[in-house]
Formats: sequence, structure tokens, C-alpha cells
Amino acid sequence: MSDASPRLLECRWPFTKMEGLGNDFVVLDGVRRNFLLDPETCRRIADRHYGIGCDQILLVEPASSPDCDFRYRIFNADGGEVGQCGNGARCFALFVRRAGLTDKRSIRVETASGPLELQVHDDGTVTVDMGVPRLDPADIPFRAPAAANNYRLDLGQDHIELAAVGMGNPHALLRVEDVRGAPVAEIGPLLEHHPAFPERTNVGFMEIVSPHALRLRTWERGAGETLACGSNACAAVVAGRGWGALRERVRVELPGGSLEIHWPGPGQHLRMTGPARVVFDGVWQGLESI
Ligand SMILES: N[C@@H](CCC[C@H](N)C(=O)O)C(=O)O
Repeated sequence: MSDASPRLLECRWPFTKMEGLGNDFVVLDGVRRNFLLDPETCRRIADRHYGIGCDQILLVEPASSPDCDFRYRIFNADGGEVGQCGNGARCFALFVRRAGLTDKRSIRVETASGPLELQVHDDGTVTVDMGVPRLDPADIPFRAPAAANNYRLDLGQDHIELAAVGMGNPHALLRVEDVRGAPVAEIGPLLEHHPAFPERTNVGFMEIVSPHALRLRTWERGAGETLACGSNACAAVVAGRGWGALRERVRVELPGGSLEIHWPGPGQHLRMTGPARVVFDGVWQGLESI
């Protein structure tokens, strides 16, 4: 009888700890060496007590297509690989320049949900072209018969009104009066695992302050509430515009800081601008699966 469980080997993995508005990442240079990131290894790295601690792990790899500079893979703290991470994309851009992997300021990168264009500015902020937001439920994915600006979902004894937006990853957006008192830890996990979202979802609680500003807290799929979620901020602007409450340029205030979002409207590319920062370099002395 063969033992199907992987063997564990002690390892020393160089990494860089980075953050974008307090959404924190362990970034691995998979261009210079190989990393085998199975879900269990990701969970060990992301563990805030026994590991390094992070919301997501970002793995930089060589591109597979000639029109991209790199491939960028994203793993949630729970070990699941996902298609999009806005704050991580800004960190990725600074990482590849700092590591000497490129000196370009305009970087094109492959992700599991398609290519992203990144622009590094003189002040160190980064603009990410997040592509065209997806509103067709099949592309989110979301189980609804047709695209709409608002949906009503059954949540046990209650009903909840929400918008659903795809940014290369799924997002549910709820409008609240006061984001500070929003039931993020209660409703967040219920919606994350709601059967209407077959791949689970990120959940944003948004308070619209003016046509050009909103406040947002996010329950992230696979990570819980974080200090900021870039893709959720983008999705919130798309939802707010669908409700007729926001304009083309919006400042999104998150617990960890602010992002500038520019979205001309349906069918158009959405651009997100914000900071990214290196926290420290280190070596993870852990167990890798072989
Ligand atoms: N923090 C990220 C999003 C990371 C992935 C997300 N939790 C998902 O599962 O889709 C961001 O800044 O966009």
C-alpha cells in the first residue's frame, strides 16, 4: 500500500515581506529558484504564530508568453490559489525592480485571470490596469439568471441586498450606513461560503461618502478581514457606479489607507493607484513538501 501524503523536508527559503495599505504579503522569487507551493506549505508560511504571517503569498515566476515580463501567482493564507490581488500587484512591481529582475517602469505580467499592466511612478506609487470589470454573472462566477446592479440573497432568516462584480476574482458588495459598525465578521463568512458563489467570494461593506469617495472594509475569501483589499476596492467603485452613486474618479478609504480608482464605465479598463512597501527580507526555516 502506498502512502499518498507528501514527505516533508527542512528548508531555508529567502523571502521578502511586503505590504500594500497593511494588506501583507510574503513574496518569493521563483525566477531564480523553484518553489513548490502546495496548500499546506502556504498555510505554514502564512501562520501568524508558527510561520512568517501574511494575508497572501505572491510567487514571481518567468512568463510563459513572449508578450509578458513575468508571471505572478497568488495564494491566500488558507492555501488556495486565486486569480487576482490588486495590492499584491503593486508590491510585485516594486519587488521585481528591487530584486534586479527588471529595470522597466511599465511591466506586463501574466496572472491566472489574464495579463495585467503595471506602471511604477517616481514617487514609488504604482498604477495597476485591472482590466475590464466583469458584470456577467457567469464570469464572476455568481449564480444569477442575468446581470443586474442589485441582487437579493437569502441568508438564513434574513435577506441581503448586494452587487456582484468580477475583477478576475469574485466580489460581493453591500452598501452600509456606517462602515465602522458593519457586521464584517458575521456576514462576511456567511456570504463567502454562500452557494450562490460557487468559487466562494470576497465581501465588501461600503459606505458612500460622496460621488468621489467611499469607505470600505473587506472580508477576504481565504484570509478573513484584512486592512485593505485592492480588487475589492475596484469592485466597490464598479458597484457604486452601477447604483448611480459614484463618478469616474473615486478615493477609496480602507482601514490601512487610501486608493485612487479611475473607471470610465462599463466595457472600459479600470485603473487603481496606491502605495506598496518592503517591510523586511528574511529566510523562512520551515518544512517544504516534496
Ligand atoms: N488582497 C487582495 C485579494 C487577494 C485574493 C482574494 N482574497 C481572493 O480570494 O480573491 C487584493 O488586494 O486584491
